[in-house]
Amino acid sequence: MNPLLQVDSVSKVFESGSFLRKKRFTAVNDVSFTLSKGEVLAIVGESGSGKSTLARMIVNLIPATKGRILLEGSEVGSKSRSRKSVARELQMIFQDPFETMNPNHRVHDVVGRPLRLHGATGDIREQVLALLRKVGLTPAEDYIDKYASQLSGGQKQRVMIARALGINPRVLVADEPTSMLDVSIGIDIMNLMLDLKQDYDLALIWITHNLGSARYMSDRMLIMNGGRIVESGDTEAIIAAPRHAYTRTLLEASPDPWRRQELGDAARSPAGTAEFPREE
Ligand SMILES: Nc1ncnc2c1ncn2[C@@H]1O[C@H](COP(=O)(O)OP(=O)(O)OP(=O)(O)O)[C@@H](O)[C@H]1O
Repeated sequence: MNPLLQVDSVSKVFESGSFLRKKRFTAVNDVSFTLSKGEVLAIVGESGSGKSTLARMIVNLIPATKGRILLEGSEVGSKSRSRKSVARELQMIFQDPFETMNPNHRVHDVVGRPLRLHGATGDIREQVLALLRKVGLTPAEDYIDKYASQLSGGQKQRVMIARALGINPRVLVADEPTSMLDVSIGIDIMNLMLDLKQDYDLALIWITHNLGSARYMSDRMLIMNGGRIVESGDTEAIIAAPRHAYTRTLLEASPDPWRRQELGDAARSPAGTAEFPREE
């Protein structure tokens, strides 16, 4: 049986400079992995390691220079697949909700537009309200007519998650969606995504520079450095016995053993409402 997603020897080379003095930079170098239905895979690496470039290729925002990305055996980005059909199955949540949401758009437009685009019929407003409830923006009636500029960072990120969920994707690629948020708000978003993954039977790619959040979220991890995967495997096994020197450096850079303590403290603070379903 085909895996849900198969990334097969994918590379991305960026070119810059003039015709005569062309510079080439390999941002992603021969990366391969698979993702199964219902799995959470973390891609972990420092800034510049190529995580976002890989994510953008997976959701077909940019083409790969080499290699193939297959969704249930069918190539993403091939001429026979339209961008729209890829978007229906592979959705991405970005790092900066302030950048990705136009401040002058209302919530019902942000969430409702892709629904219409993908052929939803019936009462779109009701469908948007249901999605807002799903992502914890309640009472949904208080949020649906707000402008993006009237929302906090965490609320914006929830709207972006509602927008992605509306078209029932199979795979959600989350590119550091909590890094711009306060720790406690970030934990709320992490717990929300784990709940939604369950409810919607999603596979999730969780991109982060933080091993603590990777451990909290994922079953399996890929560690990226300089565009390459330097280590991969079961999350707990890697944390217990990292094989690569770079992974050990990342672990040593964690503020405490796996940052969980810090996350836990934030969740217990008055500002935090997060719960830790996996902590017990
Ligand atoms: N359009 C582009 N043209 C040229 N180089 C690029 C382009 N996009 C990314 N790069 C380079 O590719 C490398 C990987 O960038 P990428 O954004 O994928 O890293 P990242 O691991 O996601 O980092 P961060 O966590 O800071 O977002 C970087 O050195 C970056 O400067």
